[in-house]
Amino acid sequence: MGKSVNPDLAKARSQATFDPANLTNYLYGGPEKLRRKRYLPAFVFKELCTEMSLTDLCLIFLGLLTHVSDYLGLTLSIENMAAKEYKEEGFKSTDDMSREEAYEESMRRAVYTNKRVLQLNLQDQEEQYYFREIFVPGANPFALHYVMFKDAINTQGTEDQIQKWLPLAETYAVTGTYAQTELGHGTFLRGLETTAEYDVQREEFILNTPTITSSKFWPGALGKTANVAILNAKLITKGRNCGMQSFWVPLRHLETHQPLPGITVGDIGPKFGYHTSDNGFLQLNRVRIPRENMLMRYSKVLQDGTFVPPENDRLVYVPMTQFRFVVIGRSGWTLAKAVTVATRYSAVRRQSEITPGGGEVQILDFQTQQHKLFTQIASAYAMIIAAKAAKDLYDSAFSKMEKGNLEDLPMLHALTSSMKAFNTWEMATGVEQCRMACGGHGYLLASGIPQMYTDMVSACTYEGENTVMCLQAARFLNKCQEAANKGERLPQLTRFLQTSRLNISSSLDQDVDLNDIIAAYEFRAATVISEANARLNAGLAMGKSQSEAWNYASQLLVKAALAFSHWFTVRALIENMRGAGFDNSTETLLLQLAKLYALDGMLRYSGDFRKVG
Ligand SMILES: CC/C=C\C/C=C\C/C=C\C/C=C/C(=O)SCCNC(=O)CCNC(=O)[C@H](O)C(C)(C)COP(=O)(O)OP(=O)(O)OC[C@H]1O[C@@H](n2cnc3c(N)ncnc32)[C@H](O)[C@@H]1OP(=O)(O)O
Ligand SMILES: Cc1cc2nc3c(=O)[nH]c(=O)nc-3n(C[C@H](O)[C@H](O)[C@H](O)COP(=O)(O)OP(=O)(O)OC[C@H]3O[C@@H](n4cnc5c(N)ncnc54)[C@H](O)[C@@H]3O)c2cc1C
Repeated sequence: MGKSVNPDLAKARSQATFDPANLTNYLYGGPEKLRRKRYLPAFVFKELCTEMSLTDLCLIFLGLLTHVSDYLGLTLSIENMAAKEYKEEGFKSTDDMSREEAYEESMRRAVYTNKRVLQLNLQDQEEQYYFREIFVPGANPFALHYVMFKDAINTQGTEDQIQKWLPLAETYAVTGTYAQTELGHGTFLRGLETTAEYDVQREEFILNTPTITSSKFWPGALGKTANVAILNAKLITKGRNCGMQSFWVPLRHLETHQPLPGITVGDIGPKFGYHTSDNGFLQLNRVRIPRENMLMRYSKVLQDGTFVPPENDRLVYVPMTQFRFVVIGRSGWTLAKAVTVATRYSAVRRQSEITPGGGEVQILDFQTQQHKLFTQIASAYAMIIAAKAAKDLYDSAFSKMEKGNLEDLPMLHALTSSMKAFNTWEMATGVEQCRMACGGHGYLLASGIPQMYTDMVSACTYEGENTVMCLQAARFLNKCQEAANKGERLPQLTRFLQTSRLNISSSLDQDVDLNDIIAAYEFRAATVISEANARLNAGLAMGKSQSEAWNYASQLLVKAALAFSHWFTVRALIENMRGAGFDNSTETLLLQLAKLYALDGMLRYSGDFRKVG
């Protein structure tokens, strides 16, 4: 029996001027991917939530075979076992639980999904993510394992190390974390104090956190879950500091899960959000690991202690760059979830009258409510689509890097840094706007929005604090501006610094031309970047050192990075909406949404746009 839908919601949906399926297919990468995304949780929920005879299971299994047989290697006996095991315990909301209970419940669900992903032989990363998200909606205790731990092995390990360690991670023979941040340092990596001193006699590294501030602090899963870390430490060999390197460090006994000798590890305590992630601390008291435990894809330590440096010492940062891309995309989807909740609520919530005596209206009828929500719908689309555009750039650059061509690394770092800051800040303000648009009920945990905020707003801090990331991007943009000042050739992504002109044909009383919108954002970015460069040079002209002048110009440099990201987002949104092959009614609507996003941005940053005319 179909669920009964609220009549106001049904009416609102019936007024759509486009077919939602067109958009859903576009957002999820096509009908087949969408079908898989929907089929998996539905299948598992059906298996879990109803008493099923073996006949039922066979019918479903056969049903699956016609749809998704290309990847489901189901074996009914295992399915039955998983179903029974989980059904008896069932789902419990963590909202009313203590942190300990919530962690245990999330761990129970995560272990269940890990098992199911293996049983279903789900290879596709996206499908794994969709599947997990259904069962572990909050912070997943294995999050670091799924993302940074495995990415670090894949990108920093030699082929032999990947062969040896990745299967352990894929089968959960080990559970990992990525331990870099220390109590005293998160941003300034050159300030990390943990040491890895090479003992040439025994061909081992001696790992040590010599001070309280060198304690690893914050890594997810360190508190309870992980038994191995990819740990970043200052390599010292032959008496020389060779900078930050990555090491495979066993933390806990694989059977007893007790900390190994020399290891002090635990949970850092309650946080603003992310309650079911056990972020932890770690102290190492001269812990020995074999030389082979240093991840040696790019840099090496030979048996005699000789350090072989990497071709580029920034390659050790690749796992962070990779994860910033994950954050860029997830920010858009988080806002999409929050604005979906708020918009549906606004269709069914009747409050106050527009016409006295006319009866209470759906709050979606208030123009102020539409402004709150439609701008966030547009922002969610913009962020999701810009993340796809950035990922395309990343994939092409990364494939070059894998062949040893590192020319795009600076552009990639700048793009991921600025877009991670832009998207997470936009997501944070957008989710909060959605919560407030739901009045008191938005403040209930049951609305789902508070946890979306408290969990995801940490993305403004982790993986590179946003201001710092903007300044990183500004290094690249400023270099490009200096090159533009000298008439030199620029990277493709920043050639607009030399070509952007303000020749807007639209006038305010006509429907604005989309090309004019892109040109306006491009010109605004070029102007702000040029202004930041001018302020930096003014600082130098005042006799300041390069670093003092950089600090003197840093507020404008942050603005330059954000203006660059805003331009990249508007351009990606408009170009992808025009080129996506939608039917006329859908394309018309999406271009209207793109205009709303761009014009709202001009209003919010009207100072910049007025200043550049
Ligand atoms: C959405 C979430 C989904 C699921 C949840 C999943 C997981 C759970 C949640 C959280 C996990 C969080 C994990 C973490 O937070 S891991 C730790 C992250 N830490 C950081 O990001 C540290 C940030 N700091 C830095 O990256 C560096 O210290 C910084 C870049 C700020 C400074 O570097 P440095 O000290 O070397 O000085 P600079 O002179 O500024 O840079 C030198 C040079 O190197 C270039 N550079 C720097 N970084 C990179 C990079 N990543 N890639 C490429 N190039 C890089 C930089 O541009 C300079 O070059 P140049 O300008 O040519 O001189
Ligand atoms: C939920 C969560 C999960 C995390 N998970 C992990 C993990 O799994 N593994 C891991 O290794 N780490 C993890 N971290 C740590 C995270 O990476 C750091 O918190 C982050 O890198 C910021 O560093 P910090 O905390 O030292 O902040 P700081 O750098 O001390 O920032 C404080 C202020 O100083 C300013 N500042 C710092 N440097 C500069 C500069 N050069 N110019 C201008 N302003 C500056 C910043 O803008 C900010 O306003 C996590 C953090 C959180 C919150």
